[in-house]
This record gives sequence, structure tokens and C-alpha cells, in this order.
Amino acid sequence: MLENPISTLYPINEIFQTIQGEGVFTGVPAIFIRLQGCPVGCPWCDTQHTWEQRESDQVEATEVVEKQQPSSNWASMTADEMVKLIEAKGYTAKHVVITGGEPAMFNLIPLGQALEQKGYQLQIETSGTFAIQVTPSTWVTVSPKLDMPGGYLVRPDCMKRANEIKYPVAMQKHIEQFDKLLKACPPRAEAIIALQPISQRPRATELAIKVCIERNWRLSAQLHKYLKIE
Ligand SMILES: C[S@@+](CC[C@H](N)C(=O)[O-])C[C@H]1O[C@@H](n2cnc3c(N)ncnc32)[C@H](O)[C@@H]1O
Ligand SMILES: Nc1nc2[nH]cc(C(=O)O)c2c(=O)[nH]1
Ligand code: SF4
Ligand SMILES: [Mg+2]
Repeated sequence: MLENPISTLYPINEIFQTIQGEGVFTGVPAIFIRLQGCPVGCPWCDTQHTWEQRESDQVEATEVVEKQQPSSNWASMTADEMVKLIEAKGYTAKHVVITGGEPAMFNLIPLGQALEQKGYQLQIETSGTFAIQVTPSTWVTVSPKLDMPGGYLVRPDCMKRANEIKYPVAMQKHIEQFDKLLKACPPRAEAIIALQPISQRPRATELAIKVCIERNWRLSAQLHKYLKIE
């Protein structure tokens, strides 16, 4: 039987409104929808509480919406339930960022369609290790993950779909790995390339600034962490 898109269930870790702190849309008010579950295993991941989707952590939707602290609790929600919830919250942002966890593990087309029908502009943050299922107008940010413990590979089709490639760096070795990826899986000519220093480490930030200037790439400095907002 075909999957009914209206009833597609998504595991939601949190929904909140803030300022986009990363990439091209830095500074734009945005509603974040964070999905639960990621098998990639980046050792420095800042959202490790989203990795496992445990049955014992399932809660009611109201609980994830009222969440004050990061936790591994998640709720099952349909696209329509999320739209209703966002409207009920009275959020003013028109930009919606789907993140995680790894949101590309799920078919995000029903969610994208439901939100676009209400006038929201969509963006997805993904590692590029799962086929990306989004609406054609969704802004795709691929943050490639190379040599991570989960053993997942960055997919050439994800690199081609990316509107923006936002690569996390801490050391010179990462730049060399990224160069290899860009050669093996070329992005579109118009894709924007940014380097994002890992965890605001000064040496990572210095390296990212230096390479961005040399290559005429962008710096994505995780503004929200400097501002100490969500
Ligand atoms: C938490 S991930 C979730 C979405 C998806 N799994 C991904 O990796 O793109 C969101 C963004 O945060 C970045 N990120 C995670 N931990 C970070 C850290 N410690 N320092 C800098 N960026 C980090 C990722 O590279 C990605 O661009
Ligand atoms: N403010 C803010 N901006 C973000 N951009 C990407 C984020 C993410 O976790 O995917 C993020 C986040 O968690 N908070
Ligand atoms: S792919 Fe994204 S969510 Fe998964 S471990 Fe890496 S940074 Fe974290
Ligand atoms: Mg984050």
C-alpha cells in the first residue's frame, strides 16, 4: 500500500523560534524543527541527545514544544499537527529550518508541502549521507561529514542538490579532506561554500578565517553560540 503523506509521522525532539545562527540565512528569524535520530556519530556533535530514538523517551507533543532544556525526549507528529502547533504558538518567523538529528532519514516532502501552503520558506540542515527528500523550493544546506564513526558516506546526489555547503573544520587535515570531496562530488557552480569552525575553538576559527579569505568562501561562525541563545 502507498504511504499516505498526510499521516506521515515524524519524531520531533523540539520546535522553537530563534535567529538562524549558521550559514547564508544567519540573522534571519526562524522556526526550528529538530527531528530525533542520527547514526552518523560525529564525536564533536553539539546535539548528541538527538542520536537515539528510544521508545522509552517518547512523550506527548505538548512536552516537546514546552521543552526548556535539551533532552532525548521526542514526540510523534504529523505535518498538519506541526503546522497547527506553529500557528497556535503565534510565531512570527516565516523561515522554517528542519534539522536534527539527521532529518534526511525521513521523507520531508509532506512536511514541506504543508508548511509551504501556509507561506513558510523551508531550509534543511543535513549531513548529506541520506537521499534528500524535500520540495523543489527547499533551501538545502549540506554539512558534509567525512570519516565519522557511523561509517556513512557523503552522497554525490546530495552534494549536487545543495544550495549551500557548510563544512565543519578544526584542523588543516579537514581542509584536505574537503578538497578531495569537492573534486569527487562537485557541487553546482552557484552553490555557496562556507567553513564552520568546530565548537568556537580559537585555532579552528583562525584556520577557517584564513582559508575563507584564500578561497573566497564564507565563514559560518554559529552566531547563536556567541549570543548564548538557542
Ligand atoms: C547538529 S547538525 C544537525 C543536522 C545534520 N545532522 C547535519 O549534520 O547537518 C546541524 C549543524 O550543526 C553543525 N555542528 C554540529 N556540532 C557542531 C560543533 N560542535 N561545532 C560546529 N558545528 C557543529 C553541523 O555540522 C550542522 O551543520
Ligand atoms: N540559532 C540556531 N541556529 C542554528 N542553525 C543550525 C542549527 C542546528 O542545530 O541545525 C541551529 C541551532 O541550533 N540554533
Ligand atoms: S550528522 Fe549532524 S546530528 Fe549527526 S552526529 Fe553529525 S553533526 Fe550530529
Ligand atoms: Mg545547533
